[in-house]
This record gives sequence, structure tokens and C-alpha cells, in this order.
Amino acid sequence: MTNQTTLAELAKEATIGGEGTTVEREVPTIDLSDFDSRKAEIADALWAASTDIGFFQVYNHGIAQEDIDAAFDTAWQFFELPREVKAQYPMPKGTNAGWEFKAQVRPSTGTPDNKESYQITRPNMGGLWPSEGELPGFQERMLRFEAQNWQLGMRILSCFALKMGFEEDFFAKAHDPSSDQYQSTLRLIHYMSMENAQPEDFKSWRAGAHSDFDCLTILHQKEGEGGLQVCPGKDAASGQWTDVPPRTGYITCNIGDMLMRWSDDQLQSTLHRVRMPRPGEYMGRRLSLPFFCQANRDALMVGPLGKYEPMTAGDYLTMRINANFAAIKG
Ligand SMILES: O=C(O)CCC(=O)C(=O)O
Ligand SMILES: [Fe+2]
Repeated sequence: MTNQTTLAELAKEATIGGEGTTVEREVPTIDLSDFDSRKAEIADALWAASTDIGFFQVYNHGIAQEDIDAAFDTAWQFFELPREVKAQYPMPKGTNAGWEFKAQVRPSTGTPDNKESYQITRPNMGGLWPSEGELPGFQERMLRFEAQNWQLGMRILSCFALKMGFEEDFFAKAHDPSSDQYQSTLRLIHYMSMENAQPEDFKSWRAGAHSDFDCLTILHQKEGEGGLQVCPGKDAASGQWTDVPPRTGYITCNIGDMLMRWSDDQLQSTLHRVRMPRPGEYMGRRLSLPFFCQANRDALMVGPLGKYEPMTAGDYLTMRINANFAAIKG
């Protein structure tokens, strides 16, 4: 069962690398204001969006816009550091920590994404923080932003817990940041400017089609820096993609493979990608800040309907990463 699932997930990615067509679809927007008193209603809306398209945007989400803007500014300060400085903090293989440059190859495309990224996974940051001299305040600001995202992620996951018949703090316990088993990740991404690019450069992808491995992704984007497209499950074979334009005040969220399995395939992990800008669109650099809620390595995934064998989140991720790697090599 386990291996079949992995192969099915990979087969889904490998057949979906083409351009496809663009269609309009509605991505639900969900108001999180008065969260505690409106929780049942919010949980219904989150569940409806996530059992259907697997993507939604939240507003009145509790993270101050100035904190999001400051996180983007700080991320840009990092990417502007000289290459030799960033190269001191390379991502160790098989981890989600440190800096990589055009190194993430997707099975769907077989080519590296046209981006650089820096990832923060709390327990794995030894030797990977830029020094205070190189970038003052970076570590402190980014850890604070990571915690704000964790908070929002756990609020949303508490609604899924409610719907799945678990205790409301079930997922917060499974994503405990004080444990050395913690593996949730804040990623800073810089997609390079295409202002002086050659026509053939536009044939690659900013991020090739993929589904996320995690439970839930909280994705910060900047208005005017679009490109994210989604392709919901039942339409994946038809290659019909839908633009999700970023809007100030809204945070885009999506279900990942881990929560799809954990929910016995009730919640949908949906293919998505970041396309290149088209003629007439903004050609400059694009930044995004996704936070991946990945349950701690020792968290045991047992679905409410018992569809799959119990498995730890650590084993699940290792299985996915190895299968991805094999698919790329094959
Ligand atoms: O940059 C984006 O908008 C999406 C990034 C993404 O899908 C990912 O890093 O998994
Ligand atoms: Fe993604």
C-alpha cells in the first residue's frame, strides 16, 4: 500500500510537466476573524475547500502586514548578500536547511527550478545562520516570523483536527517546535528576474509542477508578483491550470501529501507550479515565503478511517524524498 501510494503520487508528477492550458476556477477565500467564536463555521469552510480544490486563501489571519513586509525585506537582504557569503551556508543533502542555488530538480520537469532558496528548520540550523556581521538581526527576525506562521498553521490544523474527530490540539502536539524531532520549515525563495533573459530561458519553470510533502503550506506572496498555478486532482490529466494571483492581506494555503494520507485521502493535495511571466507581464524578480507544516519525525500518522497502515511522519518524508530522488535519476 505504502509503495503504491508513493508511485501513484510520483506518476502524477511525472506526467504533468507540460505547458497545458489555463482555465479560471474559484479558489475559496476564508475569513479567520473572531476565530474562537466562529470556529465551527471556519472549520466547515476550510474542510469544504480542502476536500475539493485543496487550495484556499485566508484573510484576517492574525499576522500583521508589517511583519509580512518586514520578512520579505529581510529575505531580500539575504539574497542580496554576495554569492560567496551565501555559499558558506549550503543546504546539507537530504535536509531542509540552508542555501541552495538552482538545485531543486522536480520529477515533473527533470530540470532545476529557476530559483535560489534559504530554508530554516529549527533543529538543523547549526552553522547555517549568516553571522551578525553579515546580516544583523536575521536569525532573530526569521525565527519570530517562523513562530507566527506556526501559530497560524496550527490554528488552521486545529479545524481539521475537529473535523477528523481528534483533539483540537492534536496537530499542535504533532508539530511541537521544542522537540528535536521538529521538521516544519520556513523557506525563503528568490525567483530570478527575467528582465534580461533570452527567449529559451522562458521554456524553464520557476517551480516545476509538484505537490507538497507536508500537512499544510502557508504561502506568503507579494501582490504583482504572480505565477502560481494550480491543477486540481480530477483535472490533472487534462493539464488545465488556474492562476492564483497574490493579493495583499490574503495568505494562500494548500494541503500537502502528508495530510492527504493522514485524512485517508479526504483532504486533497493539489498539483501546483510557478510559471514564467508572459509577454506584457511584470518581468522582475519574484519572492515568496512558504512555511511547510510537517509533523515531527516521531509523530504517528493514523487516519480516522484506517485506510493506511500507521506510519511515522519521519518515515513518510524519507520515503517521499527517496522516491523523488530515484524518479529523477531514473
Ligand atoms: O513560490 C510560490 O508561489 C510557490 C512555491 C511552492 O510551491 C513550493 O516551494 O513548494
Ligand atoms: Fe509547493
